[in-house]
Amino acid sequence: MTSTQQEIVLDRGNDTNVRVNLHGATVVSWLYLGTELLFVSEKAVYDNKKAIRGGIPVVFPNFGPWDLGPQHGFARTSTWTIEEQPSKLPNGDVWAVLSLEDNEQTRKQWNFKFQLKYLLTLKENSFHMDFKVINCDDKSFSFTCLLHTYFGVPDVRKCKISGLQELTYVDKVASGERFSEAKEQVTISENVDRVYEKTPAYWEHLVTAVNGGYCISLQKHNMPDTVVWNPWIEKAKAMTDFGDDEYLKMLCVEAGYVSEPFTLKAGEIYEGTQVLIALPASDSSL
Ligand SMILES: O=P(O)(O)OC[C@H]1O[C@H](O)[C@H](O)[C@@H](O)[C@@H]1O
Repeated sequence: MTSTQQEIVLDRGNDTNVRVNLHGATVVSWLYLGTELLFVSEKAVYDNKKAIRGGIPVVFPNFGPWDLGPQHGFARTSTWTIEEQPSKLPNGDVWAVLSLEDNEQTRKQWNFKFQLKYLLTLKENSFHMDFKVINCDDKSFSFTCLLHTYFGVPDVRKCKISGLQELTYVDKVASGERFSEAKEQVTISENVDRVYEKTPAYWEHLVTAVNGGYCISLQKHNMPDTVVWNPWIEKAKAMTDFGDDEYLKMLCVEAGYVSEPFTLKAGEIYEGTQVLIALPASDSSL
């Protein structure tokens, strides 16, 4: 690695690759057979200070506003280390590992010794994220975490999200009121900012009408909450790193551990996974 290396690329060939910016370990592209499946704003800022607006930023150790530091924590604005450069398995899958550990900056905000390990594996039609938190301290700590996935969509009004029915959600647009989801398929036609709580340990959401007509199966383990977010018109205009009309082109469905903090004892490891699978357009009616 040279000191200027800014990203890693997991390349399977066949116009299928994943690019990850070391700033925040932000996955900034998943190109599948030539179709970009993630959204990154045209106004995203790459100054190695601000979080990158789009892709899959890593939220840790705090989801949302934080008394001790910036909103969504420091992981998305820290420079991660390449633990294992991308390498290809005999079956063609490509994997890499990024890591982040406590340093002077992180300890000023959150005074714990920790290590994050982020194993990324690009398979033929799926992308696997395995997120580990290791408590290297001699005391317990608590955190929340989330993989803040922005899907790229041609028109968010046409997308449907399944796997939410009957879950309780905190509606951040309605001052944090709680509701039970009645719909089998959730659609977006206004500002939506909801934390759906406590899905089963292994769970799947289908997100239809993603770029290229693909339906994405989002499968997760040990990330029991799912955030659904679209800023819609007014909030889009208020964001300096987001185009006024880009709210139509993105949909965030975010797997994480956020409705309650996860407490990790000294020496223990938390592991959560998210797998995104690109299903052919013909499955989009699922
Ligand atoms: O603007 P950011 O700090 O990147 O946050 C973007 C969004 O992230 C999550 O989806 C939260 O639920 C939203 O409340 C927040 O607006």
